[in-house]
Amino acid sequence: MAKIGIIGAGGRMGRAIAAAAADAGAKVSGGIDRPGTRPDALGDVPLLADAASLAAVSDVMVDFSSPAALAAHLDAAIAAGTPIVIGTTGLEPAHHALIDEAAKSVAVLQAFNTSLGVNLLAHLVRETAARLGTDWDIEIVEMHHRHKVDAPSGTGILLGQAAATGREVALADVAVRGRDGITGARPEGAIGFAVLRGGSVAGDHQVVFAGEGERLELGHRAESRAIFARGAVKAALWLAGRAPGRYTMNDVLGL
Ligand SMILES: NC(=O)C1=CN([C@@H]2O[C@H](COP(=O)(O)OP(=O)(O)OC[C@H]3O[C@@H](n4cnc5c(N)ncnc54)[C@H](OP(=O)(O)O)[C@@H]3O)[C@@H](O)[C@H]2O)C=CC1
Ligand SMILES: O=C(O)C1=N[C@H](C(=O)O)C[C@H](O)C1
Repeated sequence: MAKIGIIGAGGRMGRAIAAAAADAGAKVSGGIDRPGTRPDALGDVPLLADAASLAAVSDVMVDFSSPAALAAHLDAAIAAGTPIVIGTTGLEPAHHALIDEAAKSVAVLQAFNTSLGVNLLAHLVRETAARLGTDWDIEIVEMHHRHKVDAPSGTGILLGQAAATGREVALADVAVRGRDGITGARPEGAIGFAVLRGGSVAGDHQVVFAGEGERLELGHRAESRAIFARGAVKAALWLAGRAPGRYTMNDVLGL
């Protein structure tokens, strides 16, 4: 079975992925965190010096760390020819451009959410948005634990993109990312985002289609981050040995 290298090994997701890999009988080649911040090992996972060292000993890497480090991680994947799963959120258009470029020479799977439920939900949201007119207002509500540093969540954006695709519009043209003060009435066709942070919530997402006199709500609740970790391991094992290209969880899950 493919050896998995974990970028962000000491983080909440890194540790969950090591546990999920063990449950799946997959081998973890090692991990990295921010350079200079960790001891030699985390349990059974040896910590290496940098992404290049990790890529050299791995058949595939999973990156759940920080957008700031993405470029270095992609460079290491390209140099070693080691496929990489990117689960990090908070990505800007420039990061997506880097991923597109890297995918010309190595297999890259980028997923804002690696769970089966959320990826199926995205299909349902796209289909619903396509069938309902713009007189149905779309609002996306998400809640996460108090430690989360980016907003809206990557999954919220994924669901917003699904809704925008269903309506055949660009999300950037219709997104309303937060409201405060005298905002004026809601523009028809807007896709709104509302963000809650607190406690230990693993990840709740709700897409509300609000019509005149009725509301349709589609949602997903992660009961623990184990679902993301299982999906990440599944994606890594699927990606190892693949030809260069940019892949998604839809490819892995056959959705
Ligand atoms: N796609 C999905 O399904 C999911 C995605 N996520 C995303 O994964 C990311 C991580 O989440 P989470 O584990 O909760 O966050 P944590 O803060 O717990 O972990 C982040 C890890 O990344 C490490 N890190 C930070 N900067 C670098 C760097 N420059 N090089 C290498 N490692 C680095 C941190 O190391 P140090 O401690 O030394 O700073 C830490 O180990 C977030 O973007 C989150 O939104 C989370 C859950 C599911
Ligand atoms: O930071 C998290 O925890 C999560 N981040 C991802 C996101 O931003 O969508 C996925 C999941 O919701 C948990």
